[in-house]
Amino acid sequence: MITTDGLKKYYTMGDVEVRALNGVSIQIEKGEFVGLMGPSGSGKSTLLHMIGLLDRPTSGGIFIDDKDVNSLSDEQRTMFRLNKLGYVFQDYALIPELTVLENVCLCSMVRGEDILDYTTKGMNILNIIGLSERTGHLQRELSGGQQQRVAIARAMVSRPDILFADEPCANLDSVNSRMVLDLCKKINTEMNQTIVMVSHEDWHREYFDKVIYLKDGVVDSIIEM
Ligand SMILES: Nc1ncnc2c1ncn2[C@@H]1O[C@H](COP(=O)(O)OP(=O)(O)OP(=O)(O)O)[C@@H](O)[C@H]1O
Repeated sequence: MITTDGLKKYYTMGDVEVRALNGVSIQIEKGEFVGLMGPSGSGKSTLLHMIGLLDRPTSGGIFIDDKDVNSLSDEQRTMFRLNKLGYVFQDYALIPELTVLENVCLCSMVRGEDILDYTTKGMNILNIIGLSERTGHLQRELSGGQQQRVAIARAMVSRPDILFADEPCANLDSVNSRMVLDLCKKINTEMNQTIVMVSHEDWHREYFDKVIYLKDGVVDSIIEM
């Protein structure tokens, strides 16, 4: 589903060149729950941003469903992201003035879709995610774990082909982290959802089908769990 070929991302900071990715070739299959792991600064978030089309590489290929996504224009990449990809970040990025249901449906609301259609879709995903009794709550009335689950619901409502998660448990205690990971595992197995997650917690490995370890911008090892 995702293939990279010799992917490089170099940043220039004044006179210094930072080689965040230095030739990464990986494959991620449909339906896999993949962990990107490795020490701080090894390039995990950079790799997620490249394959999630949030940034462009310096060189190397990225193919999603055999499509050469590097060759897409900025506008085509935006459409590709909107139609096929979902994202969850560590800071939830919910809008505090909106209810849970409104946050989940925000994209559909902005697009001017039919209110009955998107409300039904929003309720369905909140049911799956176990927050159907919280639809009218505001962000401040939810725990950190619940806020992250709303963010997952918002990412999942459009049924993306791939869900990208960058350290979604970074701000959560172990109980809430487990709830979020259990949820990700559930949507991975029950909805055959492909998930790529950056993590630096060793115990998260038990949730992944495959772990890609990075070190100094290259693949150190790939372990099928
Ligand atoms: N926008 C940027 N400009 C310059 N250097 C950057 C930029 N983004 C990342 N880097 C550098 O690239 C390297 C890889 O960073 P990245 O954030 O991908 O690592 P990481 O493995 O996700 O780290 P962490 O676990 O600490 O989040 C680091 O040396 C980082 O300082």
